[in-house]
Amino acid sequence: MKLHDLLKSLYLLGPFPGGNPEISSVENNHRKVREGSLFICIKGYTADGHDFAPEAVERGAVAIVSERKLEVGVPVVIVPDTTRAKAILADAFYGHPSKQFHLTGITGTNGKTTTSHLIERIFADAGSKTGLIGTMYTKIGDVKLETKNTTPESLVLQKTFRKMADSGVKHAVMEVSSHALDLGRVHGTDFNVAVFTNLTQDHLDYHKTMDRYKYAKSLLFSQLGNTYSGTAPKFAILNADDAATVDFIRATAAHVLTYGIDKKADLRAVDIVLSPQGTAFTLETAGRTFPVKMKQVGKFNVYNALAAIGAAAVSGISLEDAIRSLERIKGVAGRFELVNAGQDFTIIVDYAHTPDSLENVLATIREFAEKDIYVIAGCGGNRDSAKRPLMAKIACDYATNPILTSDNPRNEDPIEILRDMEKGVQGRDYKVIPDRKEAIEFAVNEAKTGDVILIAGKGHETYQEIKGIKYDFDDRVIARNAVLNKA
Ligand SMILES: CC(=O)N[C@H]1[C@@H](OP(=O)(O)OP(=O)(O)OC[C@H]2O[C@@H](n3ccc(=O)[nH]c3=O)[C@H](O)[C@@H]2O)O[C@H](CO)[C@@H](O)[C@@H]1O[C@H](C)C(=O)N[C@@H](C)C(=O)N[C@H](CCC(=O)O)C(=O)O
Ligand SMILES: Nc1ncnc2c1ncn2[C@@H]1O[C@H](COP(=O)(O)OP(=O)(O)OP(=O)(O)O)[C@@H](O)[C@H]1O
Ligand SMILES: N[C@H](CCC[C@H](N)C(=O)O)C(=O)O
Ligand SMILES: [Mg+2]
Repeated sequence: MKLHDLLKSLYLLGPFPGGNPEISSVENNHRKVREGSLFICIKGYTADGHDFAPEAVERGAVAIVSERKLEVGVPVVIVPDTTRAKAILADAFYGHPSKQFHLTGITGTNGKTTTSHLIERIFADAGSKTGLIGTMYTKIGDVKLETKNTTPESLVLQKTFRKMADSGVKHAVMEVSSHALDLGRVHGTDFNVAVFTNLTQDHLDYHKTMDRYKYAKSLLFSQLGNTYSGTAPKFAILNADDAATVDFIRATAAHVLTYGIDKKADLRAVDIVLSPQGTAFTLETAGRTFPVKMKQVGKFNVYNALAAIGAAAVSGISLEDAIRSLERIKGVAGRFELVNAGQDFTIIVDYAHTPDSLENVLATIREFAEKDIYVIAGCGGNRDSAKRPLMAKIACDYATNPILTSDNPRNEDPIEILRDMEKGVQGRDYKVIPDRKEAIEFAVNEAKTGDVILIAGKGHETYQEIKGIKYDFDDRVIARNAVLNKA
């Protein structure tokens, strides 16, 4: 593609810079630049891409997009915001791929990964080739690719969309994090359906206030488009029981479908019966009722199921088919995942790493537990420190045997993180075991017949990140080995 053709997508007011080279790739990391690349300079949190423009040209960049004047011997396009320009150029360079399939985006503090997997399964069962982008991986059909972020930055995202379109994906589902919305990673992406799960405290290190966090989430709905814009109608699927939904309804011009349990909603679950083996409820919608019996455990999973049914229903899948698919799903890795190595107590590994998710999971366990509840909980380093005392308090409020430990300390001192947690549990009865493996082994060795151990926070993760290094670490493997080694 010629530079000038690509630049048309930016609707620049001034003249194009001299020279109209062929653009072979668009890059924002100078190390990926090759002959014919367009290099976009991004001022990030830790580095300034403008500093790498000369090296990018040495490596073969034939044009630069910049926020300021640069003398580097190739055409330089100046724009007010290179991050925004990058998303628009990425969409144009890869041929507007998100318009070539049906795309559902999911935002919310908790439940994005779970709900995206439910929706993907419903579409796959309906016979479509599917794509999925999220915390655990990117998936195109059955092929899994590694991901760095829950929502990739715009160049990676649009390139992934291109691969999906080229491989015949008909329905794609992706998690849209609040960071991604705030950093414009999904500008230029054409969503058909946008789903909201819930809003509770997390990521205040980044957003600073809950209002700004909510505003970031609202962007998915305000940017969705009109009731009929682009290639198809647009739908917002919103949780009626969450206070933020009122704001999101006002923010969106798309069709709105609500779901919920406590408040009136277009899709409502009533007569919920929880059990350790699964959950049954009746779906009420438009004067009709449907029985649902799923294997997922806990009231919070009823919300995820309703959101998935809503997303499927507005995308042409019958309620009966959506429910049938949901009922077949066994579970999502690392979400309320049972570890069974022949022990006579229950071990659950769960990705609860926010106050709300930890409370939901522990409340669910409390519903059924007849004996002691051990919880092993930690908090990640370089992340919202305000959630630390809250999570420790929840651990102590719900478990008989709370054990505070490390999650991914990243670049923080694990002991300092634990001190922050302990501020929430002064005078309470708990144990601190900073080494996560030792904490798991301790609980397994102590547990008696009928007890429950919840290992919270890392779910599917197969590493522990300490000072920039990722060490092999899998809660499920460690728990299993601890059981096998138990005297
Ligand atoms: C705060 C944040 O989101 N930061 C993202 C941002 O990094 P940054 O601003 O620090 O980038 P930088 O390192 O300063 O580099 C600036 C520019 O210089 C370029 N550069 C830099 C160095 C060099 O040698 N050459 C070069 O060209 C870089 O390619 C970049 O274009 O841009 C990077 C690349 O696009 C992202 O990977 C990075 O995410 C980091 C890894 C991150 O941890 N983000 C988390 C907070 C996040 O986004 N989390 C959410 C979800 C959480 C949830 O699920 O709840 C997510 O979506 O994953
Ligand atoms: N609808 C829900 N409401 C509250 N908590 C939930 C809900 N669904 C799942 N959870 C809890 O939150 C944890 C994380 O779930 P999930 O991975 O689906 O969320 P996520 O939004 O993708 O998280 P992340 O932002 O880290 O990617 C689960 O392990 C469970 O404990
Ligand atoms: N997407 C979340 C995941 C947190 C998982 C937890 N294990 C931690 O490391 O804090 C984040 O990056 O904040
Ligand atoms: Mg996720």
